[in-house]
Amino acid sequence: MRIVTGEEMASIDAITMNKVGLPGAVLMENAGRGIARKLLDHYGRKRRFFIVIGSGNNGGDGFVVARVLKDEGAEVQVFIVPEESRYKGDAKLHKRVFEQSGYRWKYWKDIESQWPAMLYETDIIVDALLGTGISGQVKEPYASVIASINKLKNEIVSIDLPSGVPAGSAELNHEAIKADRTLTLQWTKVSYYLEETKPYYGEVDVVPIGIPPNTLRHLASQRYIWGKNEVVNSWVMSKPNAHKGDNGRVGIIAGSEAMPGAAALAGSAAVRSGAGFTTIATVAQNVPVIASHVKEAMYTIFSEKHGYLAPTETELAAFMDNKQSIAVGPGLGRTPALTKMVAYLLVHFKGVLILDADALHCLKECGPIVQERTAPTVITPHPGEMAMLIDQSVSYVNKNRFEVAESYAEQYGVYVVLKGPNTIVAEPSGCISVNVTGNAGLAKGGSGDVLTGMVAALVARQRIQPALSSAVFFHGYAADLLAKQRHVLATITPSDIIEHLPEAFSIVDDD
Ligand SMILES: NC(=O)C1=CN([C@@H]2O[C@H](COP(=O)(O)OP(=O)(O)OC[C@H]3O[C@@H](n4cnc5c(N)ncnc54)[C@H](OP(=O)(O)O)[C@@H]3O)[C@@H](O)[C@H]2O)[C@@H](O)CC1
Ligand SMILES: Nc1ncnc2c1ncn2[C@@H]1O[C@H](COP(=O)(O)OP(=O)(O)O)[C@@H](O)[C@H]1O
Ligand SMILES: [K+]
Repeated sequence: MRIVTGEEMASIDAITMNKVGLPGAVLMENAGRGIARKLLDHYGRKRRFFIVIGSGNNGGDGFVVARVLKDEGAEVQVFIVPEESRYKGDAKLHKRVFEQSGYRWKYWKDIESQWPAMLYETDIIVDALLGTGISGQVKEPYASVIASINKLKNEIVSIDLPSGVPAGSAELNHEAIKADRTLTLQWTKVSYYLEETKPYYGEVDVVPIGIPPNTLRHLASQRYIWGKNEVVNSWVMSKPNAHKGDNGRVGIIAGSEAMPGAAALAGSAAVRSGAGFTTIATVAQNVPVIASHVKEAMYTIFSEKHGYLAPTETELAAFMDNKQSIAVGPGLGRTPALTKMVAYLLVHFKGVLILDADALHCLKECGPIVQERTAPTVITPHPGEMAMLIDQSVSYVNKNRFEVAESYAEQYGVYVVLKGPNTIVAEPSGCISVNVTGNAGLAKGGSGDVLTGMVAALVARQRIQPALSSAVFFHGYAADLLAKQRHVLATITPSDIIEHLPEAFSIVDDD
């Protein structure tokens, strides 16, 4: 499933009309019919529908929805916001079809003052005011109409996207509809995955409108959702006669004297995610503690300074030997020795190198070596770490997640796993996948360490992009399974996530 901006959607609409030959009015009929079907399935015919219609094609969809609902016997009232003369193109055509079917509309401005009194609590408001075509701040009279609708307690269903919300960005400093449900057309829009605009959408359902999938080849961008189907279809099963060497040799460099837990979580997650051999490199005094939690791992003791790792080049070279992947960072602390270690690994390690947590802070100094590295490099920043890497604020990162992840991946030739709700995986090629699993139960120290261990295990034996996206999927999916059992998200711990990985992984049953 693709994720598009308003401009991309308009260009695909135009290609469908002009090159494929499917008229816009047919797309609008498909859109309106699909939405009316969903409304009837969800709310039934007994509820009253109040449809509020704007001047563009989103309003045109509204006329089709109104006609189909009326044809089906539902009680529907239709209010238009602009002067009648403003309608043009497909919206004008469908307004005429609505009227010639014997149905009537009223001007919003004529009923504005009586509007709240006309509604029962059970009535549904359908928002067909503005769609992907808005530009700039919402102007009057739309701003006032949106404000009045938002004051009501009724259920609001938006067509395509909540009116006023931009499709491709989180730039929102004006009034926008706060929908309970959005029936989005054909593909989800970028703003649904951004922290600031997502809450406006409510629950989202996709309504196909008949655009042929091969029109997508005209889009330069490659953004898509990595869901259950993608995980299952890309998964490479272990061979029945596999030996442990086939399942990947994974190295985890983690844990300082004060933070042994990070190494235990990452190591344990790697083992549970199917790594054939997991070796944890840490300070000597941590080994008994960590080993009591991760019995299956092997241990390498690195030299240390004041309780922080400070390995020699010889120790690093020996550790790298034979490994398909190495993750470095969890619980290490920011020391000059860490920067040296990261620089050494970037230059000499030929497998997949995963940089997380404290190791990310070395990247600013190591930028040129990262660019020169030919083996794959993965970075797993949360928004704060990403902000540090690009010298921007966290709010900038959250508003521009797609652009930030994509441009860093392209500039440095790395795979960026930008964490947070709807974690993004950006490839050096510019291709982006978005995760839809996970919940606030993951917002706890240690969840990131678990993900790092999972990533290290999966990249050691699967192709890199599916491995990253699927690791993120399973991490969130385990949290979702737990949320269903526990209901209280606050009680979910990173250790619980590790315990629930077998249940999460069962969707790619090896039998
Ligand atoms: N055939 C197709 O293409 C299909 C498109 N489809 C549907 O069309 C939608 C996109 O349609 P669109 O491009 O007409 O834009 P849309 O959002 O309805 O309204 C734009 C109008 O709003 C106004 N306006 C603009 N900015 C404003 C502002 N800041 N503040 C206030 N008003 C503002 C401006 O009107 P004006 O002021 O010029 O009268 C402008 O003309 C899309 O979301 C989907 O629902 C589907 O039916 C499938 C087939
Ligand atoms: N509200 C949320 N919804 C979904 N996933 C979340 C949420 N909050 C945190 N996460 C996930 O939890 C993990 C937290 O990682 P991170 O911030 O690095 O934590 P830490 O380093 O403390 O272990 C990330 O994978 C992130 O995507
Ligand atoms: K809308």
